[in-house]
Amino acid sequence: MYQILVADAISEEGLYPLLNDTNAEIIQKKTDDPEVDLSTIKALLVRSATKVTDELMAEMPNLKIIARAGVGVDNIDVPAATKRGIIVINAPDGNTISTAEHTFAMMASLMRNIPQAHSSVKNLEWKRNQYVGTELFGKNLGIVGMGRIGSEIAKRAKVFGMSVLVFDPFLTKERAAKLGVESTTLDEILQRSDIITVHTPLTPETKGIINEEALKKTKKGVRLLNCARGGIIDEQDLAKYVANGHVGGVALDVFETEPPGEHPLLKYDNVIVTPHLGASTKEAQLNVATQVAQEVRTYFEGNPVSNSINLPAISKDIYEKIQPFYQISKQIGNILTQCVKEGVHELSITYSGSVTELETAYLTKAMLSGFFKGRIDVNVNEVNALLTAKERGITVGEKISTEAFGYDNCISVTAKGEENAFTVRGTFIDHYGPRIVYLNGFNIDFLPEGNLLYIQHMDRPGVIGHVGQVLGDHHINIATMQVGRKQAGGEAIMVLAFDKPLSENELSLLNNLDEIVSINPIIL
Ligand SMILES: NC(=O)c1ccc[n+]([C@@H]2O[C@H](COP(=O)([O-])OP(=O)(O)OC[C@H]3O[C@@H](n4cnc5c(N)ncnc54)[C@H](O)[C@@H]3O)[C@@H](O)[C@H]2O)c1
Ligand SMILES: O=C(O)CC[C@@H](O)C(=O)O
Repeated sequence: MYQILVADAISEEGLYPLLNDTNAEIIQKKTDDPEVDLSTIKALLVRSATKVTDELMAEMPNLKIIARAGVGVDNIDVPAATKRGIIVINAPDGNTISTAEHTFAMMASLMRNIPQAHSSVKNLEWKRNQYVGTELFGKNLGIVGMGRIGSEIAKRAKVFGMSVLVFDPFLTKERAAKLGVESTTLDEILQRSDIITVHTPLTPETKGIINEEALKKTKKGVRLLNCARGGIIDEQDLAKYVANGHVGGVALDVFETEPPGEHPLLKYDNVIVTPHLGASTKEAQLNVATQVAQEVRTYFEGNPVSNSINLPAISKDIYEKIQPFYQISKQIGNILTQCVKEGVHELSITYSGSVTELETAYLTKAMLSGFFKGRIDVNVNEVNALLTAKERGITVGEKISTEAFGYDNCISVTAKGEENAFTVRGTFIDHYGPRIVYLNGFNIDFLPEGNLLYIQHMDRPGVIGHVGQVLGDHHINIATMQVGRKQAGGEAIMVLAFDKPLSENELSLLNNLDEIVSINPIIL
């Protein structure tokens, strides 16, 4: 018998797979309800209201699985759960359609002043001239983030006769062509769109992706929507641009702090809002509840789950043997995703040396989880890695080779984009640890950890001194520095490690040095 605590409002009908399980006892109460004995709970089901903190998990020593009936797991301390060996699962696609439809409803409402006109009529007014709207037909819609929800919005926008421009670093040309959208840069979207809607996860890269600098580039009168996560559009900067009349209208379903309370944007008539209702339909709630309920049941039946966010589905024994290679595979994937700025359509992995005796398929999945990290809202792990790559149109190839480049073992991964290919090779050396030994055509040797800076430069006397000078002037301590080159006087690279990431200003000063070809921070 296992006890399941359903702590948030989750569709009862969707819980059927668990209600139907004679081994399961369902308790529908808040986590702080004095009647709940947290110590005996084995599964916790939540939406976004319950904050699943490390402290809460500490009170639940028997907790095996946390299920989020929805996509975002921002209310769950996933690293803490992983550390405690608790599996976290979500329902990644059950509310896609509802959220896309809600975004579309917000867009239409915004263009036709529906909420404002509605309130006006309810106040016994009849101001037909005040609420003249704008058609969607023929307008340019810019979509930032072309995953599940972004793609559904694009389909609907095309039916409405809109031209769809999209920006998503993961989107390949083939997929864009299939969806009939124009894949372009963020700048183009800012400059050409009449309406911009964001559908990325909230990551360090996407936080404030639409900020003052971006707003400056938009058309006067542009409409902006955020039905993804608060903070993707910087709220303070947005308020400035609504106040000065540059932004013609805003629709928000999500806020940096929810509920937003007294918020500067709320006082404007052309800002329309909903209280995080994207997924609030009967259908979406039934879908997400059914998905997680089925997964929890599957887990307690001893079978692997398919939407696990944090844990590998292999035995502890194998896990221990494979662990060092697992880490380096993940780091290689993550280095690739931070270095390759274009859409990737192929990832080929070559294993050589002693690593070939292990379950390399598992390592391939670990590499993919590193590759997708920070890019998409679903944390990709070994369970869902291949499916995610397939969904994103990325071909994954794996082969075994005898060429280990002089190392006992070697994992080499090449990412192919539209224009370029980028290869990273790593190895694990006993008593020494993981090393990256090859980066984009250059032999090198560095520890893949912490705050790194990968610099491509010309091999000229003084270049290291110039870099050192800029960093020294800013009191930045270089923890380690490795250099690599192909031939004297030609192209070269250096990889530096710091105790903390460099600021935009420091990066730009380095980038402005004569000998520097490009700089690329890598945070692992
Ligand atoms: N309002 C709601 O109730 C509600 C409901 C469901 C999902 N959401 C949110 O909507 C968002 C999208 O969800 P989804 O299911 O489509 O996720 P998804 O993972 O399928 O898609 C996200 C897309 O964003 C892209 N992306 C990542 N970083 C980017 C960047 N820097 N620039 C441009 N694109 C980038 C990814 O490549 C991916 O294609 C998430 O933030 C999710 O939490 C909100
Ligand atoms: O209504 C909810 O549970 C929030 C849904 C949404 O933000 C998600 O991440 O799935």
